[in-house]
Amino acid sequence: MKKKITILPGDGIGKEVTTEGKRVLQKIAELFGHEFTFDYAAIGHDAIEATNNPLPDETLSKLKSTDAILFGAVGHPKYDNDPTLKVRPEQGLLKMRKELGLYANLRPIKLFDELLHASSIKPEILKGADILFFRELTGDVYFGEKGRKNNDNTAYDLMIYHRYEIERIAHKAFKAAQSRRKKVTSVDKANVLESSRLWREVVQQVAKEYPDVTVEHQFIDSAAMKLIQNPRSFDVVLTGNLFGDILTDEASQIAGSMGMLASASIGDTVGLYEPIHGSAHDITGKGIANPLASILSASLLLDISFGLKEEATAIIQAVEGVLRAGFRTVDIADATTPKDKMLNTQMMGDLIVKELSAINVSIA
Ligand SMILES: NC(=O)c1ccc[n+]([C@@H]2O[C@H](COP(=O)([O-])OP(=O)(O)OC[C@H]3O[C@@H](n4cnc5c(N)ncnc54)[C@H](O)[C@@H]3O)[C@@H](O)[C@H]2O)c1
Ligand SMILES: CC(C)[C@H](C(=O)O)[C@@H](O)C(=O)O
Ligand SMILES: [Mg+2]
Repeated sequence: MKKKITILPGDGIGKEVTTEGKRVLQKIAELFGHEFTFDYAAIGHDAIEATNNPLPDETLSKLKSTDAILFGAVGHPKYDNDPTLKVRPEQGLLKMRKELGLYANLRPIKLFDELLHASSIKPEILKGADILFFRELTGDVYFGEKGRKNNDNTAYDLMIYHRYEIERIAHKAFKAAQSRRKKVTSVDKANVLESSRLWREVVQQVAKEYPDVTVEHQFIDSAAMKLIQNPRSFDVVLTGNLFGDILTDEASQIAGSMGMLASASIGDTVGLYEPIHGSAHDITGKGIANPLASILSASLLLDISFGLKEEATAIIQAVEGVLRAGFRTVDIADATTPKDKMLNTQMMGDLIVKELSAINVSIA
């Protein structure tokens, strides 16, 4: 298969982890006989420095003509520490999602058995947890009208949802549930928010078209509690942009670390694949970031955008193999991890690539 993949490393550890994600894609191409070509584009802080625009036109036009996108992360302490700056790296990410119509963000919470002890949650609570989040990605308070008034003494962000926005992501979530454990938990704040009442009303209507799927509705506050209390009670979780952002960072603790969670953003056009984590200023440049979220995002890319199931599975098996052999980056290590199995970012990439070759030989 011949495909073009655009890499957007972005800022901080985004650059470090996408290097490994790309190497894994190159290895897959070599092992399975595909021709993947790669190009790069700027986004975030670096793009602001070069063009004063976090999503330059050149980047956007590249993205509109590529077959899939592997994105790292954006964000820089300069902006986090100065809320008065008007041009900000995260605007590039949000504009990209909107311009490309990427309204559905799939965030699988996959707990590798080998990492049962890496989490701060008790293993007996975690074992068997397997959740697929559908986070709405181009609506909500993120994209509602925002501004300041009263001489800068008041600020507002409008939380807004349109019926069609809820319908289209609800259909995606229910369809996914049909091939899983047939349960959708819709999360909202319908006891307080009008936009959540529309959300619940529309989800109830869509649910009627999927009689084989059980639907339940939870309020965001209680869902945040139940996610940790009993993660196995969730199958597909359907929620809005803001609630989904928060709940999935929380859910990363089910998988052991932020460095383990991949995501796929899909919609009308090209698919974008990215870790759920950010640019992680606290560890940038140290070479210790866990690249598995980017590598697992590459697996989602092959599966969802290119339909390459065997190749996507090979990556997951390689991750399992490396974890089973006891290798860890610092974020997923525990007291029992021996020193010689502690890996930096590049070493983890190396081992996954090596493991892939072994798996491919055994498939052949
Ligand atoms: N998609 C994105 O581009 C995205 C997502 C979240 C945050 N951000 C941006 O990133 C910056 C930092 O935000 P934050 O610190 O709140 O969130 P973060 O996700 O960058 O980091 C949260 C914590 O998780 C750790 N962590 C994250 N990824 C890791 C990995 N791969 N391996 C090991 N540890 C990892 C970090 O060291 C940190 O302690 C901000 O500027 C924020 O706006 C961007
Ligand atoms: C950086 C930020 C705009 C982004 C979001 O809130 O969507 C991030 O937290 C994420 O989860 O991808
Ligand atoms: Mg987030």
